[in-house]
Amino acid sequence: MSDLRNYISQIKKINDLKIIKRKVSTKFEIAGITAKVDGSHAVLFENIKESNFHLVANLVGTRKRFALAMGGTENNIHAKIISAIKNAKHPRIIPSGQFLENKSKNLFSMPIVTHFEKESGPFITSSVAYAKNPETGKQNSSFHRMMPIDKTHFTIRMVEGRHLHRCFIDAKEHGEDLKIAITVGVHPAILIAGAYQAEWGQDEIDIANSLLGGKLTLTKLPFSGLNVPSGSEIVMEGKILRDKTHPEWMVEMLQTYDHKRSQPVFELENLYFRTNPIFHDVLSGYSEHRLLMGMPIESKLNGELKKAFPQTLQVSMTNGGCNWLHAVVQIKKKSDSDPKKIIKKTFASHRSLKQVTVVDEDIDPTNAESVEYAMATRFQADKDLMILKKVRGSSLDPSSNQKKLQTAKMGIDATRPLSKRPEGFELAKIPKINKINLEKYIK
Ligand SMILES: C/C(=C\C(=O)O)CCOP(=O)(O)O
Repeated sequence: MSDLRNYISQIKKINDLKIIKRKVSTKFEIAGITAKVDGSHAVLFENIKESNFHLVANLVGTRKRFALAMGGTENNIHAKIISAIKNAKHPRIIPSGQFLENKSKNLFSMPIVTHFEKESGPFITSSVAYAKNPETGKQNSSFHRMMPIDKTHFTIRMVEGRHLHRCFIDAKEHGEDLKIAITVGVHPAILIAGAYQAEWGQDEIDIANSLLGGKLTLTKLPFSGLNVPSGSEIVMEGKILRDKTHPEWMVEMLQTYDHKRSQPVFELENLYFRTNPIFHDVLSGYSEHRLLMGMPIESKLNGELKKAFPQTLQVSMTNGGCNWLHAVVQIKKKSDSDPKKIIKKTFASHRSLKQVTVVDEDIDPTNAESVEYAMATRFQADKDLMILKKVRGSSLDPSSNQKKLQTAKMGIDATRPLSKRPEGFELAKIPKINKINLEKYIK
């Protein structure tokens, strides 16, 4: 129940998967087809020109399939993630991972996709990396894109200060390479947990196990000693070299090109895969990527804000803000000082945020027009605007100082001032309008 094949069977049953038998190329063609089905069904490519592997894309590209991956519905996504974080439980370890069925030393046996015209090369975009936290001895799991350099080397992009990067810096300071494992083609619950930024020392795989009802099992790898999901389609193990970097740049969640970065190099020791393996590709900046990265953080924001400020009704990471940079917080305001405190807390809970808008309970935080209406009618820039300068922001935003990771942030209090007459903000209603049937009046 806890591997990619189980999930593929589930979405097949509800007619949410299309199988493509026509021969396709990893060079732009798979990316083009995935972009065209964005927002609708998943696709399974069974005939790939450059590889014998099958490839699935747009796997959890809708809220419906995202929720299904956690055994939930579109309405309880936040609750499911928050509960899984609270009830995280370590998976059982078993000796026999199915991925041990086949072995290779050539990473080009995988159908690694070239997505966009100006990227530095093809990228694996669904790769989850596992490493040992040097302080707690527990494992960490997190998403990292990887670009092949040759048969046994990849670049691996690590955001500075994030947990895998901290593990790598620690190894480097001790004059060592960092042993890691990487999986591609796992149950999407593992991806959802891998995208969540848990506390330092908490293993995201325990959250995945909770999302999977305690049914996840792990298998220990011979070279790294790390434990990875037993049902993974593809597993790589090796080390991130302490003294080697290589240039790379790719399209990010914002659908723009990242700048050229020198990133560390991963050296492959073993590549394992199941018989008839299924590779998973995530198209950067499109729905699946935005849902996978944005939803766990949106859930975290909902959990933390509602706990600290019970007047919070809902937090939405907006589509226009790439589901990463902008949030709207809907509250039932008790005091005029609430919004500014809430803005500060929201920024503190997700440091990549650049804009936070607070609105009243009659404004839909997921609807950009409704939020703009609140700004037009309830906001005065000289007192309701909060500007933070030169603070840590997202590495993704091209308008910021990406070298120093510094940005300006804006908090907007678009709530009704309690001191003003309430009728001034009330949406006017026409009595008995629902009883009027236009057909009786206009023939
Ligand atoms: C969401 C990120 C990358 C991507 O999937 O494109 C990582 C960005 O992290 P920041 O902390 O906002 O730099």
